[in-house]
Amino acid sequence: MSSPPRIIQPPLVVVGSANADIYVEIDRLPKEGETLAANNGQTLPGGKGANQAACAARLNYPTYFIGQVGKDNFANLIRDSLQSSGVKLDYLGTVAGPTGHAIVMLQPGGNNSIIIVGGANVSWPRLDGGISRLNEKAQQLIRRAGAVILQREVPDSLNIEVAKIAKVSNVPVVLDAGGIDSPMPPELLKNVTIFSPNETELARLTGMPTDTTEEVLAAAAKVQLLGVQQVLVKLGEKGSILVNKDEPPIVQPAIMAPYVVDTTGAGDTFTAAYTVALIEKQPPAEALRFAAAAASICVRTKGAIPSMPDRRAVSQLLEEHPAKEMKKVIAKFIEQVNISGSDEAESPTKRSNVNSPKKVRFHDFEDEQKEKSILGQSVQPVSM
Ligand SMILES: Nc1ncnc2c1ncn2[C@@H]1O[C@H](COP(=O)(O)OP(=O)(O)OP(=O)(O)O)[C@@H](O)[C@H]1O
Repeated sequence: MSSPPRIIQPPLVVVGSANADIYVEIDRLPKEGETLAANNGQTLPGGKGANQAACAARLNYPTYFIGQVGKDNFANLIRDSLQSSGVKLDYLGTVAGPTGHAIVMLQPGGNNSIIIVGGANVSWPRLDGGISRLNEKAQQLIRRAGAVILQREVPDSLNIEVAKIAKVSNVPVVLDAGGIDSPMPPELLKNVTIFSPNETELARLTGMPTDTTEEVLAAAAKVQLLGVQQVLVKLGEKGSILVNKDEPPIVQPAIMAPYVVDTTGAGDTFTAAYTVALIEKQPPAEALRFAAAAASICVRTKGAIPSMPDRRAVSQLLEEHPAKEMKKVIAKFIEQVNISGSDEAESPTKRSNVNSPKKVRFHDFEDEQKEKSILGQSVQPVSM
């Protein structure tokens, strides 16, 4: 009897930054010329690109990381961490100079001051006469990927180049807005499939408020005018909203963690897990739930990469929180949104002449077919 055909999964390709994050705990910042003793210190692997690649690989999805490290010991720290998470490092280059690193000065009361050394993350060769800085093999990898994830800690010109290569091959590109907060190049946005900011990043990009759900929807609609099909907004412990052109937005509340130790890397976990679910062809609402579960586990442990879950842990949490049991949470969310949305003022979403969403879909409940009113829009729970 012949064995069943092997299903080859198209790889996930993360292009981006790898950093050594040097944490120092201090009582206050040093004055000019002063030497200060720290209370504690620790160096951990990080960088949004490396975090996202590690997360996807831990979720047992074949994942490549395209990035650069320098010639120093930080490079070993990053290599070891990515390798032990299962990331394929065939396209991790080594260049002269330092590996990217961040000095994070943790002060009492949660105030952090951070200094970033871009190092290898920003020392990509310049695009010369239109000739790609990625070798042919790396370009081929992008063309055969199931999806590509980008962030903003490497030069925009590299991101644009990768997004364009992916787009002509119909490979979905997910751009996590996190990283350097310089103005977003329109050419980059035009070539991404899903743009994923948090509330602050969305507000900065659009110049619009993002305090209420209706404001988030209006700001996301503005981003869509710049050529992005889908906007996936991360709202911290409030959850996330996926705004897809011509379709009702989908809301996913956070799966609340019983205790929160450290939210570092929650956003990277969410982006990577959502993209993995997307390549696996999970419907968007299921993919959001999968991502929320992965991020919920991430906030329970200190650090970014060390706190990222494996597939088994995510499946277990999803079993503990079946979609139907989230009914109450979602009902509460609707209630909160209705409170925050003003009845007197015309909603910005309705005011804007952009392609504003008409309905908000809530993940999920076969038995709940009644529609509720939200923000003057119609909310339709969807059956999965
Ligand atoms: N306290 C929490 N409990 C459970 N889940 C959480 C909590 N905080 C965040 N999350 C989950 O993580 C997702 C992403 O978090 P967040 O919106 O803070 O991203 P971010 O601002 O990009 O994060 P960061 O830049 O710190 O990595 C949320 O949509 C939510 O699902």
